[in-house]
Amino acid sequence: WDHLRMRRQNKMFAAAGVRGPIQAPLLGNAPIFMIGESAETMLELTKRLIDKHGKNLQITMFQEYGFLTADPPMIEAILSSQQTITKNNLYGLLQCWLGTGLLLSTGKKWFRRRKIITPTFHFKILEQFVEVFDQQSAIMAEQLYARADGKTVINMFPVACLAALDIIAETSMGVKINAQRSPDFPYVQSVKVVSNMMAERFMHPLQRFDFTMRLFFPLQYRKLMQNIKLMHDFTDKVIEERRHTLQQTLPNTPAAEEEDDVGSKRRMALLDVLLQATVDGRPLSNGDIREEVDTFMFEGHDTTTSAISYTLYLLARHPEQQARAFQEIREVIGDDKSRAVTMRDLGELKYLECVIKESLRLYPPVPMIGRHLTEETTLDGKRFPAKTNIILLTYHAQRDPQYFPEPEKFNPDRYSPENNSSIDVFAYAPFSAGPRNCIGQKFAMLEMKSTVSKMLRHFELLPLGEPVKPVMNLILRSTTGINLGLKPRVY
Ligand code: HEM
Repeated sequence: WDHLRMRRQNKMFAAAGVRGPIQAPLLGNAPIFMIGESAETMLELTKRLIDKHGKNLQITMFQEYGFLTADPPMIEAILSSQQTITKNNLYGLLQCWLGTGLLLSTGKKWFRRRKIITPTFHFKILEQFVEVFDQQSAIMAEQLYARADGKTVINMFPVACLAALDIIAETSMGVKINAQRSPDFPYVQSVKVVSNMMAERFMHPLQRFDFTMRLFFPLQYRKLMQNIKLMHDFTDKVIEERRHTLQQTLPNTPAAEEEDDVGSKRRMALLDVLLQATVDGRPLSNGDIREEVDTFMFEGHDTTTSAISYTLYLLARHPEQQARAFQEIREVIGDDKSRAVTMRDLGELKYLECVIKESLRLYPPVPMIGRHLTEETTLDGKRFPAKTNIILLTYHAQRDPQYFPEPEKFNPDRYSPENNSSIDVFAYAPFSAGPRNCIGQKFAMLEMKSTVSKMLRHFELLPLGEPVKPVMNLILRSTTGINLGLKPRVY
């Protein structure tokens, strides 16, 4: 039966003109990925496959169908459709931490949650977060002075990661976890341990399923579960406390206007918006809220860490663009290094925005996006079998010379007002696109502008250390670190 199904499905791919490497009986294309390849070579391997077989690729792993695409019209067909919102099976391994929060849910649940969560990222809410971005990036800069001697090689990834964790905890849960000042705080440790273990699970076939991981890596599995429990307990406690506080406050006072004990305005966290939300007249339960808060904690820190580190790295290696970005910052924010930035300042940093966009093109924190076809579906005029696992190779689409001339070149002017309209939104989709795009996109852009501008106000970025070797490890990291040097900026 399986054999017949495979034959029928193979025919469907052939009729659609989608080709791929020759399949071995039973194993399909699995040997290609297992022999001589590793997580580190995945981006190069997929590039070679595209060069050989085309931008639409059929890859079969054992009995599972895979369809990989780096073709913008096909990416558009997949991302624009409401029918293709179910995630690829690979995302399942995040479920033990994130439950079926927004990133992983599907069908009606996803639709309802997306509707409730969208207002959470309203302009008025984001505006209050600018202060958090500013304060936490100031701590990052302050701590880096000790290493800013113009000689020391600094791997920005772990540094930016702690700042990003502080930011996302304070904005999503309303708590200061002081990751930068006390990196040993148990919750911080657990987020780091679990994020790293998830990245490893993603790449290791025997760790991918709970039962195989429990069987072959029992100690690792136990460690993973213990750390997840610690994080869940922490989030539960915060939710209970915030619910209690919210119930105590005057019903007519908008939370954003409240004052705390010391008379300063109390900031509204993303969690507070969720606590006040109702679905069909009923509030969300603590369990419902926890999966969303955990999803923010995950989606909202590793991604921005990767983006901030790569942007600083690129600026360190492109002095001309660095000088231009700094000049703009000086014109908008002025010469007082201690002045806090405002939402308005960030809006005026137009060139910096182009720099960040270009960095997200070359080094997208989410280099691939996955989907799963639950039924036979026609996409861009081609018919695909049910149960196909789809991978959108956005990393490669964003380096396609047909869409981006001189694709390897760092050129922020691609996004200048004159050029911007010629960018194809499905060839360039670092935040995904369509109904299931990144809900935190504006939040992320403000955070990145805030941290990168803070770094440029304090330091000259120098091209020190080994060049990056991008690797897809849940998000885009680099096997060699994301290195640079720093020198205090005098002006
Ligand atoms: C540079 C930073 C970021 C990048 C590049 C990024 C990228 C993405 C991408 C590509 C997706 C689609 C994933 C998919 O379809 O499988 C996504 C979804 C999502 N992102 Fe982001 N993200 C960033 C920052 C953030 C932040 C800061 C938050 C929260 C505060 C966030 C929350 C989410 C959520 C909740 C989803 C799921 C949306 C849904 O399925 O409806 N992201 N992000």
